[in-house]
Amino acid sequence: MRMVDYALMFVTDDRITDDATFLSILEAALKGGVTIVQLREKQLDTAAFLTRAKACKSLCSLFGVPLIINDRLDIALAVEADGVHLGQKDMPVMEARKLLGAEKIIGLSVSNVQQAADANAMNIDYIGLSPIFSTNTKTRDLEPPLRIDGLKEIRKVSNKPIVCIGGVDKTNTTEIIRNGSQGIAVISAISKSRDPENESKALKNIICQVGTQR
Ligand SMILES: Cc1ncc(COP(=O)(O)OP(=O)(O)O)c(N)n1
Ligand SMILES: Cc1ncsc1CCOP(=O)(O)O
Ligand SMILES: [Mg+2]
Repeated sequence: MRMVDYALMFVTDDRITDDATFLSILEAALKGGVTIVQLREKQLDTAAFLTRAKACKSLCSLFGVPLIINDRLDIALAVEADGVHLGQKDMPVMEARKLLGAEKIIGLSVSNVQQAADANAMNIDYIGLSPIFSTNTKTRDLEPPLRIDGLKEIRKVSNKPIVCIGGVDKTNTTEIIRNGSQGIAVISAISKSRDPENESKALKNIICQVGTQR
C-alpha cells in the first residue's frame, strides 16, 4: 500500500462543461496545493470522460499530484490513473482490487457506522465519509448528513484514513480535522470560488494548522 496525502482532495465539478474553464480551475487548485484530485463526471459519455481524464492526468502529473477516478475503473485503467473512488453500489472492492493491482488507491464511500466497520476488513486505502454536512451539489442517492457526532462514531470504529465530503468549506474544516479525519474532499468550495488557487491555499493552511496542534 502506498503512502498518500489525503489532506485536501479536490473533486472536480461536473457542472462545468467548458473544457478550458474546467482545466483552468483544476490548474488553480493544483497551484493552491490540493494533495489529491478526484475526477467526477456523472453526465459525460465514455469518450468525453476519457478525453477529460487524459487532460487531468497530464496536468496532475505536472504537479506530482495523484489522480483518482470516480466510479469508472475502466477509465482509471485506460489513463493509468492512481486509483478509483467507489460507492457502495459501484464495482465491489474485491473485483476492483484484482483489476487495479496492489499499488493503486481505492477509496470507498461510507454513510454509517456499520459500513465503516465492514470496510475495516476490505483492501481499500481510505473511506469517504458521505455526507458530513448537507450539500446541494449531490442530490441523488445521498444519506442524511453524519455531522461531527457521526464522524466521531466512525472514527472510533474505523482503522482506515477518513476523508469527509459534503458541504465542506473554510468554516467547518477545523472541526472535521480536529475530530480525526485525515482530510476533506470539496467540490464547490474550490470550483465555485472566485479565486480557486487562494481558496485551496486557505483550506490547506487550515488543515496544516490543525495538524500541527494535534
Ligand atoms: C471522497 C469521496 N467520498 C464519497 C464520495 C461519494 O461517492 P458515491 O457515493 O459513489 O457517489 P458519487 O460521487 O459517485 O455520486 C466521493 N465521490 N468522494
Ligand atoms: C460527491 C459527493 N458525495 C457526497 S457529498 C458530495 C458532493 C460534495 O460537493 P460539495 O463539496 O460542493 O458539497
Ligand atoms: Mg459513485
